[in-house]
Amino acid sequence: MRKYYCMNPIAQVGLDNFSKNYIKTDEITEAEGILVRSASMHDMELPDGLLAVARAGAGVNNIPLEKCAEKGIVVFNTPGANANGVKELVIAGMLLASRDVVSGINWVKENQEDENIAKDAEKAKKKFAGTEVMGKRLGIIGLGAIGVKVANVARHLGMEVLGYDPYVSVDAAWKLSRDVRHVLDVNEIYEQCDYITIHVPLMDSTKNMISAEAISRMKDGVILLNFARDLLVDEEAVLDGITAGKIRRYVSDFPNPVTAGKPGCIVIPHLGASTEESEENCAVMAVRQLQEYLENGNILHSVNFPDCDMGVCTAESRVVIFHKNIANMIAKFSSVLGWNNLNIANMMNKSKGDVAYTMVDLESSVSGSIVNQLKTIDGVFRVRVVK
Ligand SMILES: NC(=O)C1=CN([C@@H]2O[C@H](COP(=O)(O)OP(=O)(O)OC[C@H]3O[C@@H](n4cnc5c(N)ncnc54)[C@H](O)[C@@H]3O)[C@@H](O)[C@H]2O)C=CC1
Ligand SMILES: O=C(O)C(=O)COP(=O)(O)O
Repeated sequence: MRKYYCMNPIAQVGLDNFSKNYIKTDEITEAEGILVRSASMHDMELPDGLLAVARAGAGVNNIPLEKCAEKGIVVFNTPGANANGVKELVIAGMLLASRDVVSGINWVKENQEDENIAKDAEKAKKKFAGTEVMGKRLGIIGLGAIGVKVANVARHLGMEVLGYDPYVSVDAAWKLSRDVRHVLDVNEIYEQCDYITIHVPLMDSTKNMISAEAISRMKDGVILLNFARDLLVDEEAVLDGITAGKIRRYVSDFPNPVTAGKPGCIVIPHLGASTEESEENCAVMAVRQLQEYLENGNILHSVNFPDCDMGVCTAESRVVIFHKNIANMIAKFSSVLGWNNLNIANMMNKSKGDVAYTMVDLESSVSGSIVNQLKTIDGVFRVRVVK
């Protein structure tokens, strides 16, 4: 029986994809697989028997990716599975920032005992008047699963759309409306747009990318939307920008003491992916990827190892090796197997950055001693007998 542990509640529809050989455990040290959403794994000890972590969602800044790679723990995410949920909330955020719906609703609540509320509302409403999005210019930073969807909807709302993404994938480019202007310098977005929305992952290279300097370049009265991660934005500089009238509104999906309850900030409690559909899509994808890896050693949508798929093993055994992406590793593996008289039926090697993954199907079974010989090769992180 294989055991998995859930660090956050995971949609049952997804968990139902596990075959009857799987059981949920409350004891993390027993788990071969972990399912997680936003819970932080940075300070936890990774159990020795842990083989994989599946993030039911997109952002993996809550997971120690390098530490996992060095231990041969595969980390998956579920690209695009919650993108529609986020897109819809970004559009809602854009409208909430344009029309003062939030203050208007609060006014109604505050005046609920007023018998003349209908008449008084007609007088009060001028305080809550807003602007329309049609004809305005929207800048999108990050044209991935979410950015592309936001861009395409914004075009349908009659907005002019500028997109910036130096690493845009071919797949994303295919999906992007041809009316979106692809800019090569992010400053064009800062300097020309009425609305700016950011959809990049949080990494060392993107932390604080919306800096005080970036804000200083923006148009007066800009509306800034952040449904990606709070640390991407210098939020103290945002508050200064709001006070100075530079920023009209800051919409964020990430409450923290800097922005919660502050004038000009519309802060949502991280609801971007909290829809039935997104939660189910992510859970189904995460469980399928995890199960495929645990059973066959095949990797799809990993963020710390290369994708690698040899299908179902029809040979006698399958061994997978996690190792550094350095010269001569395959030669060393085949020498060990050759000395031990093991014939390779099929093999595959893929690399990603500094790490690599080798799958080997063999015509006879592998002993513990052979596994140990493979493990002692310099540069090997982990050896796993899948079959
Ligand atoms: N609020 C919420 O509930 C959710 C938030 N997110 C956040 O949104 C982020 C984006 O999600 P997806 O679109 O699904 O990811 P994605 O991986 O499909 O797209 C990210 C895009 O950012 C681009 N990028 C990376 N560095 C960049 C840079 N320096 N400048 C411009 N573009 C850059 C990449 O090339 C890629 O196209 C996630 O990493 C996560 O942090 C994602 C899902 C839900
Ligand atoms: O997928 C992401 O990156 C998200 O931010 C969604 O987070 P959640 O799964 O709702 O905790």
